[in-house]
Amino acid sequence: MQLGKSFSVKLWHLSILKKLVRPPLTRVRTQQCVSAPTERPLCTHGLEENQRFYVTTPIFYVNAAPHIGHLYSAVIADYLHRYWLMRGVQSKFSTGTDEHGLKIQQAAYSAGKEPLRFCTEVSVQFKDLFKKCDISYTDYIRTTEDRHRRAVEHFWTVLQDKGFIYKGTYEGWYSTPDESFLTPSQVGDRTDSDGRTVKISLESGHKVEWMKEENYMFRLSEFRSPLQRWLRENSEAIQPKRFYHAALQWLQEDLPDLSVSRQRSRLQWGIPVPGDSEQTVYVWLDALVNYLTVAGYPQDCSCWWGVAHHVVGKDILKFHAIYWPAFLMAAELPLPRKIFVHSHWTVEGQKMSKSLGNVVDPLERSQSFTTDGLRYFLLRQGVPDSDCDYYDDKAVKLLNTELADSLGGLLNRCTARSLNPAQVYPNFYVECFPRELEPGGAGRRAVSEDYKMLESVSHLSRLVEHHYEDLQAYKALEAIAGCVRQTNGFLQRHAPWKLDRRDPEQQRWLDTVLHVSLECLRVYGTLLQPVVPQLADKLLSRLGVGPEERFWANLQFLSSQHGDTCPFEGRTLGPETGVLFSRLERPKQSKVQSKGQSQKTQSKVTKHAKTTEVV
Ligand SMILES: Nc1ncnc2c1ncn2[C@@H]1O[C@H](COP(=O)(O)OP(=O)(O)OP(=O)(O)O)[C@@H](O)[C@H]1O
Repeated sequence: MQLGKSFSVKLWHLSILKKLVRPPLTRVRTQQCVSAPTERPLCTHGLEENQRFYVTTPIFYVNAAPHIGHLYSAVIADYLHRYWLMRGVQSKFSTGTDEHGLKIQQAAYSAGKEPLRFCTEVSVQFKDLFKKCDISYTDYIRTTEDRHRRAVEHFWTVLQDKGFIYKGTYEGWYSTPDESFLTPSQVGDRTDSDGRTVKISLESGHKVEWMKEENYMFRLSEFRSPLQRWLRENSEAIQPKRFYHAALQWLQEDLPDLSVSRQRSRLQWGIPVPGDSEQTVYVWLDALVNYLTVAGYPQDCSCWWGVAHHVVGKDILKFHAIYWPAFLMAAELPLPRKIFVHSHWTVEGQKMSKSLGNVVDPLERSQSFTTDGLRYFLLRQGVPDSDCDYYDDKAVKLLNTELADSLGGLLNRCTARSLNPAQVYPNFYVECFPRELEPGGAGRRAVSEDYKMLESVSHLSRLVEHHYEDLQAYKALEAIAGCVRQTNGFLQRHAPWKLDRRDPEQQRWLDTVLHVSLECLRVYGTLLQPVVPQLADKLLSRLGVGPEERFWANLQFLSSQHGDTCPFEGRTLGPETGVLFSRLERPKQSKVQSKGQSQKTQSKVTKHAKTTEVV
């Protein structure tokens, strides 16, 4: 490498890094109406940056049908997208499929299909799953599309023109099944069936061989310090924190230049290197550029690109936290605002994976548990910091307790005709439940525990907002479930069904108890919309809350107690009286599929080399 080049990169970096790295998205309070999540978002350049949000899932490799882990990434991105729409922010949400590479090429041929047809069939399975599970993406990208090829070619040319790509000879360990070059520390010894010692990839277990190949290299080594500086100056750039520290740790080690092409004689199913038909663009460089393609690259993509947030599994952290920012720095493009990392769903302690075949079918589970049931379970039980073992029983227990009994039971009780024959949102009588718990207030029926409940509910939206934005949906849902329990306790404590409606004083207290309970339910329904959209819609419709009254800005709680007008008081409840969430039986077909039976996909494909050290 030329010394001058390296020096100029550092100078360039110092001067523009500040420009590229933007402060985190700040919260906005706006009352404006937003488009439905499924509508294509417009980009209004005039809007402030904090009024735009662009979230992506990884694009999924089409070597087999989707499993619960893929849906989990998609549900996380979906709830973030829906949440920001509720905040009045313009949001774009992309997902899709990664369709190039040797494994796809081989699988297609062994299935007797054209690679594109093979890819289309699997891509459609992902798309169908996402539609059925209410993943409200605004863009679905396939890396075999022309718009993507144009973006990759342009991106490559920019990197090459700026001197960051050079032709070199790679020599080292290579795993053909993984399509991956490995450093000596990623290689170990194993004894094969003939008693011979062979070299294997420590991560995948596949055999590796020493190989020498001429291909294109990216000057990754020049970006070690810029990457360190970026991370140090942006301690929130990768969340949760343990993954941020893992990325910094990787940067302590050597960062060799990266091979970014393969000889076309070995890999034809991919985008040819511009100007060199003998080489194919490395599948990871190809795949990562999808985020730019969706943003409009190579045309002006500044509207969305500056506000990008990636949701990724921890298996692909290195590609997103090291390679991708380095490519972007080299192309002088802004870096992602945030990389949200989540851990894995495991089966008996082992990562659920297409290659291992130990998968749980998300379509089947969405039918057994309902779409919202499955979404709720994934977000309530999935902890981004740590892996989580999947069991059907765990899902059934959780959903029966929290959605059927606790939330559904609460709605049922306080909208029952026996308690509320007029089927209206009853009035609130402040003398029964004054704002302050003053000793001896005449007519006051509320007790100190009721005030504690009100306090919890009035702080709930701030708490949920904080957890949703930090990718800690499980904490948000835990807080909501806790408040639902408190509200059930409130109802139980005052047993409105025992009050005598002929006595005006008791009727006023009954109305007040119901009003407070419905107000709580309205808050829970509104906050739950990003996670369980159908269930929340059912709940809010039953309460008579209109579509334009379901935004974050409509979360004022118990206005009547504060002397403000409550728009809901006296309003007729919605006519739909059905069960909110039916109790579940344990699904009959609840076994995790074994390798042989796992995929409806055309043929079995071994693990794709996109994985890296799992932190
Ligand atoms: N077990 C899992 N738990 C959570 N997310 C997962 C899981 N498996 C895959 N994902 C999500 O899918 C992304 C990568 O998907 P990929 O297509 O490589 O799936 P895979 O099952 O790991 O495939 P393979 O076994 O072929 O490597 C991950 O980064 C993550 O976002």
